[in-house]
Order: sequence, then C-alpha cells, then structure tokens
Amino acid sequence: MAKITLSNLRHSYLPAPAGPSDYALKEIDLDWQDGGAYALLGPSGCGKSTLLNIISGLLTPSEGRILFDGQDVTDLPPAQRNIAQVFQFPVIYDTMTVRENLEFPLRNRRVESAKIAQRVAEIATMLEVEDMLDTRAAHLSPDNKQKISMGRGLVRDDVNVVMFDEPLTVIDPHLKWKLRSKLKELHQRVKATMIYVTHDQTEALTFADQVVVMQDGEIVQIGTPVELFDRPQHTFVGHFIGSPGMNILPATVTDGRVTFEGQPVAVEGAVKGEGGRTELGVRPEFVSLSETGLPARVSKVSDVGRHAVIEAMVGDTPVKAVIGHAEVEQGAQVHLAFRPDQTRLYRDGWITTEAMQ
Ligand SMILES: Nc1ncnc2c1ncn2[C@@H]1O[C@H](COP(=O)(O)OP(=O)(O)OP(=O)(O)O)[C@@H](O)[C@H]1O
Repeated sequence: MAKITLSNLRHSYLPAPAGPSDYALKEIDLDWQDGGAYALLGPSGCGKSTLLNIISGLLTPSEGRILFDGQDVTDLPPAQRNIAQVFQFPVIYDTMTVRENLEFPLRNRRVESAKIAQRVAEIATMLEVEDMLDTRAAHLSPDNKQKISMGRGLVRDDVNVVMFDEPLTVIDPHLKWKLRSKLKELHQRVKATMIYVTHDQTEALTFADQVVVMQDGEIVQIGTPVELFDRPQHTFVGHFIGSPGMNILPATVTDGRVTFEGQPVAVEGAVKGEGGRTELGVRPEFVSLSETGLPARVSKVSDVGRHAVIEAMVGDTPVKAVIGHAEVEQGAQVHLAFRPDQTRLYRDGWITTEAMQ
C-alpha cells in the first residue's frame, strides 16, 4: 500500500481553458495516507470521477503531479500503477465459478498456488461467500455478483490503493446497510489504502475515517464524519451533510454583533474579517422551541419516526428544527432559540467565527 500525493492538480477537458469555470478540477493538493479509509463525497458533476481517473491513470491531468510513496507516476499508464478498482456494476466472468473469479487477479500476477488458495479463502470468509465458491457466477444475484466484484478488488495484497466507484449502486436498498458496514469491517481487516467515491453521505460517513468533500471541482473540507457534522468549514458542507442539512440563514454583522431578520443572535465566538455575504449556520438539531427568542410561525411539521422536523418562518426566512413529537402544530406562533456554541457565522461561504474554547 502507498501514500498517494496529489500536488497542484488541475484538469480541464477544454484544449485552451480561459478561466476557473473551464476547469473540472480547480486546484487539488492532497495526501491520502497509507492504509487510510477515505471517502470522496460530492454531488453529481463535482469532479469525483475526473479525480479518480487521474489517480488510476485513465486521464492525464492538465497540470500537476501524482506521487505514490514519493515516486512520480503522472506519466505511468494504468497497468503500471498497481491499483485495484471496484466499479458501479459488477465486473466478473459469468462463465467462471466464484472461486475462479476471485483467483483471477492473483493468477494473472503469477502468484503461487498455495498463496492463492489461502488468500481466496480469507476473502471468501470476510465476504461470507464460502458456500458459493463453486457456483458459476452467472447464477448469482446482482448483489452477490457485486460482492464478488469487491472480493476481486480486495484479493491482492500488493496494490497501492483500492478504489470503489459508487459500488452500492446495484445493491438492493435493504441490503445496502449490510454491505456498507461490511466494507468498513473489511478495511479494518485488510488495512489497505481505500478511496470510496460516492454522492451518498450515509455511505461516505459509514465507511470513511476521513471524508473529502468536493464541490464544483474543489475540495471544500477534509475531516472525520464528526468534524463535518460539528463544524462545517463551508456552508456547502453544512447543507450537504446532515438530514435535514444545516440552516443557512442571511445575516447582518454590525460591530461584531450578528442579527438575523432584525433580531440579535449569539454566535459561538468572535467574528473575524469584514464585508462579503454573511450567513448564519445552525443545524436543526440545535434549534429549539423556547419561551423567548426569535418569534416564528410554524409552516410545516413532519413526523420522522423518533422525532419531528418542523419548519418555522422567522420573518420571510424558513428555519428547520428537530423537536420531540407533538410539541407543536402547523400554524402555531412559537419562539426559536439557537444554541450559541453551535451557531456559526460564514462569510462568502467560509466559516468566520472562532470556535468556542
Ligand atoms: N469526457 C469529458 N469531456 C468533457 N467534460 C467532461 C468529461 N467528463 C466529465 N466532464 C465534466 O467535468 C465535470 C466533472 O465531471 P465528473 O464526471 O468528474 O463529476 P462526478 O462528480 O464524477 O459526477 P458523477 O457522479 O455524475 O459521475 C462536469 O462538469 C462534467 O460535465
């Protein structure tokens, strides 16, 4: 396994890019540590596949270098990069048995028979497919085919990185959670550097120790799932992660004091900088109903199992709050309180409050 360094990477699909908007990847500097479990998370079109293809060598970046353990591989073709990839759709040979499919990447590398048998047995146990080893792959369900496809990606222990590109796309929804946690467990056992590409926050947060969040060709934050939830560095991360996402509310700052819809709001710490577009960020989990606070009218109540999500209008701005059952009805006049240590200020999208000590 290897540490992977992306240095000053930029990529445009246009022959003569003029400005930043012509770049599918704007400026990427990033180290993927040896043995780490990473997710690359972002909406469709943000540049995930472009970045993955640059790492695997299918695409040469317009600018910048890729290093594996300090060695420049930018000009190496995919076959010489020693990478295993698992794609959205299963890549297996239908005419072979499950065992032969798992053996294939090792036979291709002329690994000795005893080692192949041992490795295939290990992977089959981890994936819980021992009882299918002699079944012809054509007879497997789509879920099991994808499991075997993952097994083929994991069976070699000499690859630099294993990359998963939206691997749960074909998996039945009720089996997704099972495979999600299985993959996490596999990482803990195999200890390979793994990069998991997805637009699904649940998949990213379940699998990864570090999540790399991308938007519009840029990395907006790298952090643990808890860090991304607790203190989003950018409004995009706040909004994209969480269900529902963070409330991002227009705010005014005068002499370091913050107001929202004409009312003062306490934020987590001192406000830095000045000018630009200022917004408050507070997660619905930290908005509560209170005796005093921002006057609001409840416009929507959705019961979502263990709690309810309400939307309440403060002036012209909707604010979401997670509250207990039946605390309030649609149309009710209420007051909202934001928990100050969980209320952040953003300037032009980026966090601008100092964290509370
Ligand atoms: N071969 C190509 N030629 C021109 N533009 C491309 C090409 N491939 C991707 N793009 C553009 O580059 C940007 C990033 O696309 P990319 O496929 O990397 O995003 P993504 O995050 O992987 O999206 P998805 O999840 O939909 O695959 C998009 O604006 C896309 O339209």
